[in-house]
Amino acid sequence: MSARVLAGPPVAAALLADAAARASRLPAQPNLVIVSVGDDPASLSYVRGKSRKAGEVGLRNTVHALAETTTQAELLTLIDTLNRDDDVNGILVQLPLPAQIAEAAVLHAIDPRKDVDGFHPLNVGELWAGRPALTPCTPAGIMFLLEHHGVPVAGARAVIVGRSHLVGRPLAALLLNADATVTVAHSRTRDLGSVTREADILVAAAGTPGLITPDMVKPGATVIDVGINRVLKPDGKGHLVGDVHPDVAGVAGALTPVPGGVGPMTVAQLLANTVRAAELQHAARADLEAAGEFVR
Ligand SMILES: NC(=O)C1=CN([C@@H]2O[C@H](COP(=O)(O)OP(=O)(O)OC[C@H]3O[C@@H](n4cnc5c(N)ncnc54)[C@H](OP(=O)(O)O)[C@@H]3O)[C@@H](O)[C@H]2O)C=CC1
Ligand SMILES: Nc1nc(=O)c2c([nH]1)NC[C@@H]1CN(c3ccc(C(=O)N[C@@H](CCC(=O)O)C(=O)O)cc3)C=[N+]21
Repeated sequence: MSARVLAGPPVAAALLADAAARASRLPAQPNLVIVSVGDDPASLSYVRGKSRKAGEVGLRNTVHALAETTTQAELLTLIDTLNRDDDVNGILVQLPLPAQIAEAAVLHAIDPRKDVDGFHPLNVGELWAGRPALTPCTPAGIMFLLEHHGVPVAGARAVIVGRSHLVGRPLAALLLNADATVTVAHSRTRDLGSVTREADILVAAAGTPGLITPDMVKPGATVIDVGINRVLKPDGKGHLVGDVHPDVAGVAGALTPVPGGVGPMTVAQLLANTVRAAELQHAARADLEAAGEFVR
């Protein structure tokens, strides 16, 4: 028996169609600004992918590709300008940032209402309080994928391998909010296999190719492979592989491929978050105008 393949692109298309329809009901097309710093080819390629997809669904978008030597002060000045611009609905600063820039300072500076990554502490706090507003793209995309494929989450045992602010932690909050029993494992976890074997839903987000082997998976489990690792195969070409060993397909009940699994969901969710941010901003402005009339 081979695991059911949970393909990302068709589900991403459904999410994008909904986002595009909602965008068309707004007074102006939502506007996303993506900021990248430095010339890491992988980062620049993700940024181009996000921008291309935004264009495809009709969202306005701008990419600011800043030099590797950009200072923290320069980046904060740009963010301040974008925060003040009412025509900008979403701001994404691509991670990681070069060493001279403190990530936390930058993530704190983004207006939480424009924080389409959901990384601002206000949005992180709301997420853990069970009142999510703008939620991180990869975790939110994974939840949409599970729901779309009818994978039961409430009551399920979920194990996440990885505790980053980008993936592991926010996904733990979303799964908990959806009534799963959640365990978060990491590099200091003792006997990882004994933990992962408990999982009905196993999420691998470690960045280690082949980390999850068949003996670590409960037969029939749903396995979500978040890992994106570029490896050189014997044919001498670079390939994209996940954190899940290919043989896991013989044990799992369902499995997301890499590429073509979680990655496209991340991009679709970013654009859905941009539309959501624009909706919230327009609603807030309409409320203010209504209050203004009342005052006059
Ligand atoms: N598909 C997509 O859309 C996305 C994919 N990614 C990919 O997902 C992967 C994870 O990304 P990210 O969360 O940013 O990575 P980080 O490097 O920030 O975090 C990795 C986490 O995995 C843990 N870990 C690493 N190795 C092991 C191991 N051998 N056993 C157990 N735990 C381990 C680390 O533990 P510790 O905390 O103890 O160091 C850490 O918590 C990467 O491959 C990345 O490219 C990321 C974002 C989006
Ligand atoms: N502020 C910020 N927000 C992020 O969401 C963010 C980030 N920084 N830094 C880097 C990670 C990584 N990430 C991916 C997005 C899309 C694919 C994706 O589309 N992957 C395709 C393959 C793409 C390819 O072929 O290279 C797939 O899996 O099918 C992968 C990874 C978002 N991240």
